[in-house]
Amino acid sequence: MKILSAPQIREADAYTIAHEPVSGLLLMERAAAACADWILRRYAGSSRPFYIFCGPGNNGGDGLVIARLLAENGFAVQAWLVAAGNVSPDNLANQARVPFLQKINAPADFPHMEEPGVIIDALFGTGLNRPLDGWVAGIIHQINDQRGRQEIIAIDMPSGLMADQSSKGHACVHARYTITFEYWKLALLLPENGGFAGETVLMPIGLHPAYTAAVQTEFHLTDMEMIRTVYRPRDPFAHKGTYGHALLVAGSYGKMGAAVLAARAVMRAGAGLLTVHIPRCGYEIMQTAFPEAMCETEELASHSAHFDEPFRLRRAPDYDVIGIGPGIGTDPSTAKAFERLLGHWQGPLVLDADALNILSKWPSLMPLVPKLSILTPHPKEFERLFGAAGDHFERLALLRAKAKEWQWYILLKGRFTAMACPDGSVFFNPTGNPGMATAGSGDVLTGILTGLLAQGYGPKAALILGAWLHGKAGDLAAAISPESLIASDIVDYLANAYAEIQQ
Ligand SMILES: NC(=O)C1=CN([C@@H]2O[C@H](COP(=O)(O)OP(=O)(O)OC[C@H]3O[C@@H](n4cnc5c(N)ncnc54)[C@H](O)[C@@H]3O)[C@@H](O)[C@H]2O)[C@@H](O)CC1
Ligand SMILES: Nc1ncnc2c1ncn2[C@@H]1O[C@H](COP(=O)(O)OP(=O)(O)O)[C@@H](O)[C@H]1O
Ligand SMILES: [K+]
Repeated sequence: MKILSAPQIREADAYTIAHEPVSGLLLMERAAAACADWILRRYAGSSRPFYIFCGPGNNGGDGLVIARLLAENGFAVQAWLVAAGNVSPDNLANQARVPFLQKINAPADFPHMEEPGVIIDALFGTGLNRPLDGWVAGIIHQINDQRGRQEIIAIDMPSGLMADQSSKGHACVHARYTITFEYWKLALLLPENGGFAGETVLMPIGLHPAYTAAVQTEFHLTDMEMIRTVYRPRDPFAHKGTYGHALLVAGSYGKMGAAVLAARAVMRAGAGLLTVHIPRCGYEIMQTAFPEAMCETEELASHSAHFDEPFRLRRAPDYDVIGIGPGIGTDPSTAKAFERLLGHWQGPLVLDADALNILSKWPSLMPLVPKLSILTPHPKEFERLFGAAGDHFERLALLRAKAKEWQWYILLKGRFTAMACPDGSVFFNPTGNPGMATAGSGDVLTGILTGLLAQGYGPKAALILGAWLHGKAGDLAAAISPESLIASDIVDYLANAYAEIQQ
């Protein structure tokens, strides 16, 4: 699913108006009716009053239509026009159809909302061109002061939030829900804005599909259509060699759990064969906890420092992929082995956790990491590797720049994990939940990605599918309670996540 910028969304509106054809007024009616339907379903049977704040532009126009439709459906509705700018023609036309409309010209006009109800924020949408200031910013703060008593629903965007630029420090509505039209906006996917948008509901409003098909964008959100395109069903005549042989370098004394979690995920993701390189202390642990994996054991008891040796001595099996990092530590001897391994291996590679920490400790190793490798940093690891950014838009720009510079695939973990490709395109993953903020869930992701690469998925397909499966398995595992989710549950639910694709 493409993510469009505010100017592209305006073009999509204009294209639809010209080519459907449909009048702007009717398109507004259609968008607002879709919102009103959602609201009517959510508050069916409730007697909560609605307090609707409308701005001067087309976002305000949507609010006016919603006010009329909710009133027609028997709800108690009050609506205010916040007279803060040039009134758009479609807004003006709809003002005439809301006889109970009142005006706010100054903060002192802000109403007292007697009963707990629902605030509809239709002040500003994608047309916002600069931060809100003056008395209008004051109105935003007054709306936010109502958060305890009133449920706030933002139309298209929380007012004050810019679609394509950072809004750090700006006055923005804090919504419980954001009903956004047709396309995701970049701002809604970045963590620093999560608190403003609340839960985002994507609402199709019938913009012209020809525009969406043709428009070029660097940003995408994974959807089911994409997953079904990427996913490759298993060949009925397959044998275990068909799905590749992965080498996983993971674990050290006290951190063998990371190795076990990642190893299980490699195989649950569907790899044919797995060899795990572990220190001696992990041998019984791995063989007992996960007999499906073959073990290659170090002479060292505590950590691994010779995983390059089979390659150097030309004794290594024909691996299809190497996954390295979970729990290996950053001992200089491990870093040296990593450096030597990079001298022998130019194939598919997944780098996570301590492999990334080794790179940030010894950045001279970076040029040795093969092009098209996958790196999976969490935000702290990302900062250690590439430096800090002023805000999350800057961080996204840095992510894209580094993926292009090094020709790597870089997956930056988060609520909407962002995966940057060497061509600068970015795919956001929608699945997952806060229950997955638990020790070891990243190790499971490393395993899944390694398992997919082993089977012959290319790096981009492995990322899109792997992040989706990881989050979906987490969602299914957290269905009862996100608090109790532990990383091995994600592995246990991978089969159910695959089953969702096959439905
Ligand atoms: N035909 C269309 O174009 C459709 C547009 N839709 C709605 O229209 C919205 C976009 O409408 P607009 O382009 O009119 O923009 P908005 O309604 O988002 O905002 C524009 C208005 O805000 C004022 N404004 C902008 N920045 C300001 C600032 N910093 N301080 C004070 N005032 C400021 C402008 O002068 C203008 O009056 C979308 O978010 C969506 O809600 C929907 O009705 C669907 C159809
Ligand atoms: N709030 C959240 N919503 C969605 N996914 C999340 C959330 N919190 C964490 N995750 C996912 O869980 C994983 C955590 O990985 P990481 O921080 O490396 O964990 P660990 O180091 O403990 O293995 C990432 O894939 C991340 O995207
Ligand atoms: K709004």
